[in-house]
Amino acid sequence: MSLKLRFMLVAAALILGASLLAWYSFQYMAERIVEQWGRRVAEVQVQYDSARLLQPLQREIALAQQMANSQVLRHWIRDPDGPGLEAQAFDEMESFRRNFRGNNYFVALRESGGYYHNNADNAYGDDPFRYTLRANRPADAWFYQLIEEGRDFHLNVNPDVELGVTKLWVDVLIRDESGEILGMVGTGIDLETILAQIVDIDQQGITTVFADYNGAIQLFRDPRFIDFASLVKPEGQKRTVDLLFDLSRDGERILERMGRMRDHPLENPRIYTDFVTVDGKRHLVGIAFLSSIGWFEVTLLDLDEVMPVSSFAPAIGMLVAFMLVTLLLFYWVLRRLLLNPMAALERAMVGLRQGRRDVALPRGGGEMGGLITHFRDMASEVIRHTDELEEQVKVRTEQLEQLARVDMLTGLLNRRGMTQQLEEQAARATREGTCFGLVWVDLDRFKEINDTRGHAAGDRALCEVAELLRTGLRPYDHAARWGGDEFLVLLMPCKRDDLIAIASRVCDEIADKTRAGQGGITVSVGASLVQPGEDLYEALQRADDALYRAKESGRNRLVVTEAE
Ligand SMILES: Nc1nc2c(ncn2[C@@H]2O[C@H](COP(=O)(O)OP(=O)(O)OP(=O)(O)O)[C@@H](O)[C@H]2O)c(=O)[nH]1
Repeated sequence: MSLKLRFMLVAAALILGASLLAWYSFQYMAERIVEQWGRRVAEVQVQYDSARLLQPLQREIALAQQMANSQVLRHWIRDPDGPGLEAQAFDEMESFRRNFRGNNYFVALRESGGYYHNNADNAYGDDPFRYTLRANRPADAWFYQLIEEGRDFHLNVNPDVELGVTKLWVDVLIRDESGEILGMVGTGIDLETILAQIVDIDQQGITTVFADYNGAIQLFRDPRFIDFASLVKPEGQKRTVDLLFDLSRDGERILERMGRMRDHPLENPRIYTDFVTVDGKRHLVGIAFLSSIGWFEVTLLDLDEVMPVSSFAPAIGMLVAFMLVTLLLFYWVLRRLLLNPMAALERAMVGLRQGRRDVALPRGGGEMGGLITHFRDMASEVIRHTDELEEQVKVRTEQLEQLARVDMLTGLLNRRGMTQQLEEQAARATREGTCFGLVWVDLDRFKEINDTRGHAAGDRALCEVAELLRTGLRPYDHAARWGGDEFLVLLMPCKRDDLIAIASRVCDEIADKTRAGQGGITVSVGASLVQPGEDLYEALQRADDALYRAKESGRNRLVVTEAE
């Protein structure tokens, strides 16, 4: 695998690893940020949601309390048949009705059970008496329960069976100066209006819930969850806020915390936040106990909606893009400074190995530049050595070729060298139309020299003859030891007279100079003149035949033959 490809793979792995790391770090940080900010948002949202209900309600409660403290009403309740008292009381009720937000009121009397009510349409202005409450009637249980509990103020979401309306009722007890409960007054706010204006407002990802002091749901956008007439329901049958959570442990924890907030308001933070699971999604719940109305405000924040982690995606996208650009830049720099010079260096090495001398090398600085410079020096050194080596090989080859053509003992051409000369000169003679001479020289009874004087003496005799041939010939003639005690002389160019003269001289000189009479050497010589274009080997044979005849006719003599 090439370095470039490996680097690409490593870079890709790095990008992937870094991206994953960045993604998980981002997820972790985003969740921490969402959690911290979510808690702040939940606290603010709880205050906001609480204020939305408290603002209109507190006015209604204050009005209802004023109405409960009305002396006119008290007089009438104490003396229902007192002259003019009922009319005054009805006027008083009417004036409060006009001030209440829902333009309605109710007055319920403990002693008579009389229930008085007029609505926004003023349907019962003339006679507000509606019906008589009865302690054994389930629909009236709320009244008797509140009286029994003796709570001066209570909010109650309850359908009024007699009136056929479901309202959020503000109930305030009427007491006389001694504290004895005379009855109850209050007003009702239409549930649908309050849900639409306060609870089910269009806040994406935010759910507002109001629960009473037991945790029973009183206001919620889905009326099926509302625990109507919660007051008179036994414990365990109430629809409490834990119904909203997926996990029972969330519900238990939240209800337990709500109880502590209610019972020990000073020991607990005013707003409690926690994480719960609702509809399979992680939500942040914020809870406040609204001591002025004895209710809890519960706000649920769907974190994926309110603070979606995906909103951080552009940031992570930019981070990843930045990393990619950095890595690409790094790759580009690395390619320019390292990979490209290395590739060029590799090409140069391959070129050098293939014997090219014109290898182009890049320029560069730093370590890479140093490496290239060293390689350039090394390359020229290698080229120089190669040239030297090639020169040496050439010389040695020539020497070897020379040696291959020379007889080791005598230093004359050997048979191979002479064959080459013969062929070259024969061709030349043919070309130039000149004759040349061939002279065979064979030592007479050489075997005897070997046998009687030893092989070394034989060698010396051969060398002696060779030396005489070398010195006795013209510079442009060639002598060779053809094999054993047989020599061949090539006379080039040559005429018949020259042939006879030189061959005779060779024959005589050898006999003279080796003192043939005193154990010296004689030679038999066969010579032949070769005509231009004549077959070389036939000419050689002819000369050899002449030598044979010289041997036959007594040795130590010259026989010359002519071409027929
Ligand atoms: N010392 C020596 N002897 C050699 C060499 N090469 C061949 N001989 C011997 O040379 C002799 C050649 O003998 P021949 O040519 O057969 O015969 P001759 O004794 O020369 O007799 P004629 O040629 O008939 O006169 C042989 O005994 C070879 O062993 C060599 O390099 N050195």
